[in-house]
Amino acid sequence: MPRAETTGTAGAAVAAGAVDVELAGVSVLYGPAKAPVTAVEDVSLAVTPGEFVVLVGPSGCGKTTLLRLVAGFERPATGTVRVHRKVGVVFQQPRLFPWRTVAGNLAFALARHGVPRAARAARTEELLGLVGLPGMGGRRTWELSGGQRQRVAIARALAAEPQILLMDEPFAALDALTRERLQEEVRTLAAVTGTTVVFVTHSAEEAVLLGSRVLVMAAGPGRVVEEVAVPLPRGAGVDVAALRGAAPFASLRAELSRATREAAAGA
Ligand SMILES: Nc1ncnc2c1ncn2[C@@H]1O[C@H](COP(=O)(O)OP(=O)(O)OP(=O)(O)O)[C@@H](O)[C@H]1O
Repeated sequence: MPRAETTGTAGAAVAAGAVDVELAGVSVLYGPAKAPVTAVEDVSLAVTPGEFVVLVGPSGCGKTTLLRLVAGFERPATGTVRVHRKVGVVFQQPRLFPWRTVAGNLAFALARHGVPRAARAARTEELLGLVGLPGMGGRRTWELSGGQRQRVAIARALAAEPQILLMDEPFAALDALTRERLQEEVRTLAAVTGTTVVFVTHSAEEAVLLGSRVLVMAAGPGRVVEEVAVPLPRGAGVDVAALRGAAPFASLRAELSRATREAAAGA
């Protein structure tokens, strides 16, 4: 029987050996029942608390589908999906309310997640500080750059205090410098807050920089074909910019590029 469930233990203490996300033998079909497309087939994976798992692979291999399964937006045709803690989602496009200010967008998210009105202004400022936009609450969203908008989208996702953050190519539409800055900030933010992240990208560089583990997918049908562990240092004190220029980063990136090329060729 296919199952998708959220056990919903928001804020629960993380038990030793605990798992945040479990997919077991999961397949997803799209299209009409008579002629379905198998988007992903027989995928099993587990994500443990605090892990930063990155999904890479060629277009159409099912990266977004896996993320949508974890978010609860899709149901599997076979297999089970279990998500044990609270999820927040950041998409490629920020999708902010243009008629609200930055603070208004965040206050709306805080209200939806039950934060009392009196606490919202302070929490909004705290969130803006976390994403590098202190004092920007009064701005209109159309006054912001693409990078600033994506920062607000990340703050909005954090408003719900998710323990698991799902990010679908969140930096793809940004210029190179803004993208690098946000990569560094999200990497540090995740490590400092202990947030579990599942992140989709096409970029081997981004995958190695951000991930503690990278899952390489192939298409036709979508499946996980290889896993690359990334044993680079993480945390508040790490100079991420320096890490990019270091030899271990270059060799991991080369290993991942080789794995994604092989996955694409063998699909
Ligand atoms: N709503 C849908 N209806 C029909 N087929 C779909 C739908 N969404 C996705 N698919 C198909 O499922 C497969 C996996 O799509 P998915 O978007 O998950 O891949 P992806 O790896 O995220 O691709 P990309 O890197 O291009 O964003 C593809 O073959 C795609 O055409």
